[in-house]
Amino acid sequence: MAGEAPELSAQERAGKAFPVSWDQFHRDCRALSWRLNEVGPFHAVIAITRGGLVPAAIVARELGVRVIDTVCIASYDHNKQGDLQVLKGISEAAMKLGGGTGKGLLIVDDLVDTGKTGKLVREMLPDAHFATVYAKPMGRPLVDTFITEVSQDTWIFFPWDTALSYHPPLRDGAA
Ligand SMILES: O=P(O)(O)OC[C@H]1O[C@H](OP(=O)(O)OP(=O)(O)O)[C@H](O)[C@@H]1O
Ligand SMILES: O=c1[nH]c(=O)c2nc[nH]c2[nH]1
Ligand SMILES: [Mg+2]
Repeated sequence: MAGEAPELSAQERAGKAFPVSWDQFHRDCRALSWRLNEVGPFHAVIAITRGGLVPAAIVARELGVRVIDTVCIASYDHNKQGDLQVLKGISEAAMKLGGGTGKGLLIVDDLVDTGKTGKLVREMLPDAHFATVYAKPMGRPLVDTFITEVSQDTWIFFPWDTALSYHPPLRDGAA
């Protein structure tokens, strides 16, 4: 409707930007693996797709875990959060490895924000260990192990969602 302010995306509402390079992401995943190595061993890694696939591959490699399953959840359409949709649940084989409750399983995601995604997966696997690379305060209580906390008003830009581009200089007219 005319005069109505357009709805802000979660990214616009966040305000601050935290861009992460591939190098930085790899370093943070290695740091996460060091911490998880003290907690394991794990029978399998469960990646929350799609963002959890990249850290799951790195962590599984570091920890020598070769059984990897996915739980496929859609919530943010680009950067607006809608209702959570479970597109694919955890496989029967992985459920069996975790004794039905997730004991000895490692859930991996790139981040927790509001915690809605993490909460849903925790309900599926209450005894699993939940690890993320980054955590915002609202989702943090759900996570067992993470590396870096960023404020709730920060939007994390992952390397697979971004590309190098021109950035204008700070001072007007200096270009
Ligand atoms: O704590 P929450 O507020 O639930 O947000 C965190 C989730 O949001 C992002 O996934 P997204 O739904 O954007 O899907 P994607 O992983 O396929 O990019 C991110 O990868 C987490 O899974
Ligand atoms: O790329 C992303 N960055 C974020 O900060 C975020 N929060 C929820 N979903 C997200 N996706
Ligand atoms: Mg995700």
